[in-house]
Amino acid sequence: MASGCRIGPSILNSDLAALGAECSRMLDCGADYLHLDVMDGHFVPNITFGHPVVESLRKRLGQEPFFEACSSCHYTVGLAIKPGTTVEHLAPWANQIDMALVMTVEPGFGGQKFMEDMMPKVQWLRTQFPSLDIEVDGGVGPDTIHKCAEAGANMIVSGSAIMKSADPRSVINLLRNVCSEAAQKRSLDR
Ligand SMILES: O=C(CO)[C@@H](O)[C@H](O)COP(=O)(O)O
Ligand SMILES: [Fe+2]
Repeated sequence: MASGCRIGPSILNSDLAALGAECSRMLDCGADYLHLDVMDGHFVPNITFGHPVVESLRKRLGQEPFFEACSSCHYTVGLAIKPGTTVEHLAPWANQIDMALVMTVEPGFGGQKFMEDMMPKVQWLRTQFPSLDIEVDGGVGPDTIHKCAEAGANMIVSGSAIMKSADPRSVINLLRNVCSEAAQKRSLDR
């Protein structure tokens, strides 16, 4: 099985004027890693922040928090597919990467509707590559986590559902529990 269920809050919809504090708040609430959406206005229709901001966050938060996907290696490679890209495009690389990210919205903005029709991609990847870390990103929260978990995702990016909650810790715990239960069930079924 992939390396455990992990929750990475997306800070895209946080108070960007207080980004350092927002990241610390998420880590204090039990985030396993932080999902930082670097957007340059070319590949996606939005501009967020670039390497200098990520570097500043690293300085502020220290070496411990993961900004990437993998906890066991210094350099990690993830491949992401947008909704319009078929999973077959990613498949040839799946044995060489640390993580596959299946976007469940068109990348660009937080707060969009979860695309359930992306779940067959996750299912297919999980069946073909049982030990691959598979991440989902976009519209994932308490209402949609079951679909992601059942399909086989083990890395969960969640933005507004966590950021806008009065109790982010509970949301993070709920997402992790649902994901872990589904992973446990899968391993028993094998
Ligand atoms: O990459 C993106 C959007 O392009 C995401 O990381 C979103 O920022 C997640 O936010 P929610 O959809 O969970 O609100
Ligand atoms: Fe993202």
